[in-house]
Amino acid sequence: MPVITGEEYIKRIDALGAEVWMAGDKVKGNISEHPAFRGIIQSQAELYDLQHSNKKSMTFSSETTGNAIGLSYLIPKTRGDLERRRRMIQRWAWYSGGLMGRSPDYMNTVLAAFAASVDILDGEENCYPERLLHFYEYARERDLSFTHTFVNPQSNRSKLAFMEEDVTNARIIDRNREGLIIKGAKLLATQGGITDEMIVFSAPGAQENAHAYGFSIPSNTQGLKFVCRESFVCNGSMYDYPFSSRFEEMDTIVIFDEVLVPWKRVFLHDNIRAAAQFYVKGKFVPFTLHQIASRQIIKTELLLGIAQRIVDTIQIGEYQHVQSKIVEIMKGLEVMKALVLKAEHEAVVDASGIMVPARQPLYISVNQFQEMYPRFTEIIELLGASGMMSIPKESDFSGQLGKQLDHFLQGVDVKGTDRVALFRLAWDLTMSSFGSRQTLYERFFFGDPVRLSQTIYHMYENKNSSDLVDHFLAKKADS
Ligand SMILES: Cc1cc2nc3c(=O)[nH]c(=O)nc-3n(C[C@H](O)[C@H](O)[C@H](O)COP(=O)(O)OP(=O)(O)OC[C@H]3O[C@@H](n4cnc5c(N)ncnc54)[C@H](O)[C@@H]3O)c2cc1C
Repeated sequence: MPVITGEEYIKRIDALGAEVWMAGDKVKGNISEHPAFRGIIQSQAELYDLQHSNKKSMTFSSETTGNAIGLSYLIPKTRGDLERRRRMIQRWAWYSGGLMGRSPDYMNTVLAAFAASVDILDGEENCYPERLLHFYEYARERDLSFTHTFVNPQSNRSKLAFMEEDVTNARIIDRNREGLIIKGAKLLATQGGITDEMIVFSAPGAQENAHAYGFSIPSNTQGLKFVCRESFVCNGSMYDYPFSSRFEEMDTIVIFDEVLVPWKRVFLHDNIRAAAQFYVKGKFVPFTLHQIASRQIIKTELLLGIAQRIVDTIQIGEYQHVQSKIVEIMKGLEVMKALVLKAEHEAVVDASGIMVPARQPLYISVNQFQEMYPRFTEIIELLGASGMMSIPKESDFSGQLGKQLDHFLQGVDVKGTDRVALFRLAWDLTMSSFGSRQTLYERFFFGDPVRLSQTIYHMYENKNSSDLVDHFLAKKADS
């Protein structure tokens, strides 16, 4: 089966009928018609349509079936493959302004990275590389969509937490003829309940065998529950809520109520070392970071575009501090673009013939973005000032005071309705519930920024700087 259409995606998700809970009630009927999910499911469907109608640039031909497969499933073998992947990822990101952190390419990339790392599981106890490879092919040929959940509940993060019994984290409570039985919780699963499948992996650092696993299960597996946070979709038009009406992805807590994971879907279990090695030494990090950084470039372009448009609309571009704020975003954008190109340029073919982008520039780009993104949204607030709150709704403009509002809220060369449309974009991106969630999302994308920077500290290759110091120390010794 080649890449799917949006309609096929919606039909599949509705038919699944995953157990999704919201405000104490189970979501009933077609989830694609529920007000909290309608917008995001439609947006996701439009991504699939975009891919379906641009097969030449967005798909590749399956080596096993000849089917047209989404490029985000491609395991790159050449530098050209990496570039094709990036262009495809950015095309989808362009559609949402990079606001969909879980557009299907994210998890497709994760699965491709897992399949490209099976050598690490070879010969390891309780590891099944052939099942993982088979599942990758199964998923890509059906263009399956995924969510994932890796993180343990935030019950106790102290260094001595391992001394207490962990009674919350999803763990293996039984291994029987049919498969593993999983009980407990994980957080979060963005888009939980609106994807075909969910990939579950233990977070690095598992202390017990029962917490070391990797598997994928359909979203409607018996005993699997997705508990939603409050929805950030507001009732209103696209004018009023230009982003939240379309791209509110929803985050869910995942409860495993003694869920049976059939053996054919278990990729590893009860092996702490393999679970850690798979994460650290496999291609999960470089492939996934390449996808993330490519999307974040587009998101930064959106932020820059909105900030610049505010400047032009209220004519504040002559002030030096305004220019330097815009330049701050420009610098961030150019650095990220350069880092992604550097990662591609320094990519190397590994022993299994796979082209792996360089980790170091990608780690730095994504860790940098965790700091830059909140600053960029702050810049938009600082430039927009009261404009961020002078944002009547569409209904105000069509009401009795509409003409007056159009007049009083005008900008340079734009009438009130158009100026407010721009400021509503800015507000929904940075200050609405949806906007502030976006900021939290980017702060913690790919993990805690503090520990990510620790990783960079430990992995950074600084031989040149060290040699340079030696060079001068040696000079001193000579003299
Ligand atoms: C909007 C959103 C969507 C998400 N979606 C997903 C998803 O789809 N799938 C998924 O798997 N995950 C998802 N996550 C989870 C995300 O991966 C985590 O938020 C991230 O890894 C950080 O973990 P944590 O939230 O448990 O923070 P914690 O680890 O609990 O950290 C909380 C604070 O304590 C500090 N801290 C804790 N432990 C240490 C330590 N050992 N050393 C130093 N400081 C420490 C941290 O620096 C931080 O300040 C999502 C998160 C958000 C906010």
